[in-house]
Amino acid sequence: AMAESFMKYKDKNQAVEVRVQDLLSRMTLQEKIGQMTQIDRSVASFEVMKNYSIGSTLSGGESVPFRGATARDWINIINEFQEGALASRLGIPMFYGIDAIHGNAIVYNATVFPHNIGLGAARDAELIRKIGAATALEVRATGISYAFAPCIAVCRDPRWGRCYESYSEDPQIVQEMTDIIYGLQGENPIKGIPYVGGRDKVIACAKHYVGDGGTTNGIDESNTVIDAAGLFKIHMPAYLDAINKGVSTIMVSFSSLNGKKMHANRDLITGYLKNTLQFKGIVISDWEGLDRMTTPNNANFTNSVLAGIRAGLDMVMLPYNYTEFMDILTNLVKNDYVPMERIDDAVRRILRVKFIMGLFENPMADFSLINELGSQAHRNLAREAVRKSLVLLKNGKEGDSPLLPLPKRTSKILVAGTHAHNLGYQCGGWTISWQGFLDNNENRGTTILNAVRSAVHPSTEVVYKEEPDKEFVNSNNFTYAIIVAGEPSYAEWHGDSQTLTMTEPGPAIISNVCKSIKCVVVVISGRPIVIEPYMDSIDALVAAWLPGTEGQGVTDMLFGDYEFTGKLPRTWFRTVDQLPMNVGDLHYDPLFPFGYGLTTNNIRLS
Ligand SMILES: O=[N+]([O-])c1ccc(O[C@@H]2O[C@@H](CO)[C@H](O)[C@H](S[C@@H]3O[C@H](CO)[C@@H](O)[C@H](O)[C@H]3O)[C@@H]2O)cc1
Repeated sequence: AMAESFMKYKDKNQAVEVRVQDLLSRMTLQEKIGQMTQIDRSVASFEVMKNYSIGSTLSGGESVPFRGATARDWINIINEFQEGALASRLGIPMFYGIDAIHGNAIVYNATVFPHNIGLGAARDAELIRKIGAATALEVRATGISYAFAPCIAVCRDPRWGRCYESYSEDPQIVQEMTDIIYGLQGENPIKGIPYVGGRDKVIACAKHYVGDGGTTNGIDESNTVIDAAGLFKIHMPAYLDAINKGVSTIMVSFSSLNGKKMHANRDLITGYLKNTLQFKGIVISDWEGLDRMTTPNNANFTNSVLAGIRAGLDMVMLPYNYTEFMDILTNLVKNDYVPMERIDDAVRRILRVKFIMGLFENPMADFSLINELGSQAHRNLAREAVRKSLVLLKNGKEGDSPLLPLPKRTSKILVAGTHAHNLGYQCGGWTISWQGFLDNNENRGTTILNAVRSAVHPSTEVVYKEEPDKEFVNSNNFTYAIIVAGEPSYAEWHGDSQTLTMTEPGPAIISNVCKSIKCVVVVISGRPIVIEPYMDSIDALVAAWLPGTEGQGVTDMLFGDYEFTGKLPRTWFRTVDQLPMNVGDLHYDPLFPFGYGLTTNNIRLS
């Protein structure tokens, strides 16, 4: 008992800062650097965690233990790593991170919510808090306690492959959507101080600091050229909200700001974030963020480590070369290139979050939350989010009566298009795996076709033909057609596009069908895409973004069970050569402006 009480850091009745200081004072340099190290699960093990006192492990976008791993599988694997951490000399528990950016979507059978662009169209802070809370439960259901979310990028050019991870081109909408942090972490009792409220809440991560959404021509990981006024008006505001709401970690961007790599930007990381804004949580690098400081990657790792740590990085998402990192940083400290107080600042922040979240008291995951994964309650919430995310852009040609809401009871209807029956496409990237998945048996969910089948009256015949030609359309007397088209799934630079065209043969399908019968086109995309050439032949047009597993949210709107409320969170361009073009620009000639949205009787929502 004496030994226990003497070790203040183990006493949960001690103040957090007392526990932090007590534990820090006991740590060797190697243990401190171990805490600053985050490794991918593929290189983690009981032994590695024990021997190196590793601070954190993660799943990168590709890193699932095996296809179809269940919540129990995840828990058993992660608990093994935790046992290793607890077996280290000081027994400092680790936390495990994953990209739960639209639900815990890399995990099989998780509820997949609409991607951020759809939530930006919904503009509903209460809804997004609930989504955060549901996501926290589905993350904890798998034994994970850290979500690399929310991305608070302000995407200023839809040619960026990560534009769907951004709530809006308007910084104010992004600021409002930081309320998801209250759902993920719980509401912080003291404004501006990091907080994680217990075992059904997770550490959140505001990312990617700063200006990730402003790169030239939307090229991923490249350079954002902007003056201080523009930076603080567009890309910085949501970080102040996130810090105020208690976000516990901030991830630094791969991109550069006016030619300087953000991972080496001491003025903005230490000077502004830590000293001016008094951020008290963890600044974490992005994946191989140090390696990617140089061209080619890892060209001068020692220098990258020196630049990153001196800039103010507290934890490094290596994720593989941890011994190289630890050796280099140890030598940099021993040779006075990196002062010990920089190391202590980093470790203090890491320990602070671990004590605040109760990790020392509850390091092991249990099976109590496994039924939260993909629960019906969460799927209902996701379906509501889909409904609120849809934006009605056209309903009836000039002089025609509105086409929507569609009648559920009629003789025969056509469902067509590349995206009508493809769960992978409707979930988008960061689902099951990094780039998303392609067909319908990789996860549990409802495609739009299946949603139509369950929405219509039993007497209505639903005919599905992915790519109907004119003869097919004219040889059936369909009352109307639902065409679902858009983009393939993508993530990061794989989604960078200079053309933003609809996946073939979407345009041909629209032409074959809409020139013969009444058609509503539902666009599944991570951003606005080229649509103007088809506008004249389309009767009704709905932007559905990347709705996720609950496709019934789309049919709820098409058949009029609910009224449209969604509004464009970003400008819908006419042609790509107008880009970048954002609300407020001097030259602003969009097909549909920022904020545009109709109700079914063609009343404008804003
Ligand atoms: O095939 N290759 O050789 C290869 C190489 C590099 C890759 O790069 C890697 O691919 C992804 C999947 O492994 C990783 O997740 C990251 S992305 C980064 O990861 C964080 C954690 O997942 C997220 O929170 C951030 O928001 C995101 O910017 C990296 O870009 C992928 C494949």
